[in-house]
Amino acid sequence: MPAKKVCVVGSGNWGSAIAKIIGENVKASNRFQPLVNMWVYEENISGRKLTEIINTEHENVKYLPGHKLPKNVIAVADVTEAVTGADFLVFVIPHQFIRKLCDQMKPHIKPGAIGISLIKGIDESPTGLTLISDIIREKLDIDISVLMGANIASEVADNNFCETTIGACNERNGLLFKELMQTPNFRITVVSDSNTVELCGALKNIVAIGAGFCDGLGFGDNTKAASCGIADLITTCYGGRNRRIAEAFVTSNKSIAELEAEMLNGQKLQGPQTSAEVYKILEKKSMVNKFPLFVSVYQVCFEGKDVKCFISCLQNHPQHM
Ligand SMILES: NC(=O)c1ccc[n+]([C@@H]2O[C@H](COP(=O)([O-])OP(=O)(O)OC[C@H]3O[C@@H](n4cnc5c(N)ncnc54)[C@H](O)[C@@H]3O)[C@@H](O)[C@H]2O)c1
Ligand SMILES: O=P(O)(O)OC[C@H](O)CO
Repeated sequence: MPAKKVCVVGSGNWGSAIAKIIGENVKASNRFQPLVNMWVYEENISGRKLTEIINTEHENVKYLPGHKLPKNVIAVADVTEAVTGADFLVFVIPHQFIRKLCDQMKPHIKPGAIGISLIKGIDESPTGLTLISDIIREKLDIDISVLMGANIASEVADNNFCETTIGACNERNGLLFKELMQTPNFRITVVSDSNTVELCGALKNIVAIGAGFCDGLGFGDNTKAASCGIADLITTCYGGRNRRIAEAFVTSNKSIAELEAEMLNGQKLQGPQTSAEVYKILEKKSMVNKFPLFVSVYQVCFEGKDVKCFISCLQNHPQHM
């Protein structure tokens, strides 16, 4: 097999952390080309271009400060240049930007290229819910796997042990991406049920907002755990950005948008927007009453509902009736 060329489409907190892993892994394997393009949404940082900073200092000083990227990770501002010739495409951007970016990339995708989405989110469509992987598949006409797990980017970049799951309709492609991204401390399981993997990764962000509300309101661990489940939920409800901002929302009198801008330095929350997309779908399907957690997170984030009512929404869960 000729050496495969890899492009990481995205360079935020998670994008940079996964580029660090991929850069190291391709150096150690002759199955991949030694240079990895990383598409960067260009920004000006104190008078310098972010791409220039990354390519000279090998650090994404805005989105993953304090971690050196391997020198073979090349920041590229033009997405069409970044993806040209790539055999493996790793999508890792906030989900609200995916449609536009795919449209820009489309004429430049190499025939036979395959992709993997690390994006946690969903989109809402006239027929209901659309997975981000479906958007990429439809727009670019490529096979697409997903990778989701309890993976807070800074901890992965610190090389702390964690696990993650690749959901792959095409097992062979899932295994190729495992080879690209697995390390001794980033352990990957490949499963065939890609849709479930992706949905869990997306929906946990709404639950994390609920967990942050619980913390901000001063409730104890039992209350918070009432909305918590397995690995990624636990991680996101203790260590994630969604939880942190939601707690600050309760204690600060500022809006979620203000807090996102103040506290995240350009990083993007996925929970509030996902709650809005899920809410629209539930409304269309007359299922609003069946999902009080998702609905109350949406109402607090977007309809001005007092967060102090959050627990009373949960007290009326249909399962409790
Ligand atoms: N950060 C984590 O710990 C983590 C872990 C697992 C999964 N994820 C998921 O990974 C995905 C990407 O998140 P992230 O943490 O890498 O990003 P981020 O939230 O840290 O950064 C936001 C990114 O969006 C880019 N951006 C801003 N405006 C843009 C525009 N108009 N068009 C395109 N890009 C624009 C910024 O340059 C930046 O790279 C999300 O779906 C997130 O849920 C994040
Ligand atoms: O920081 P959050 O809340 O976006 O969560 C990050 C990861 O998804 C946790 O697995």
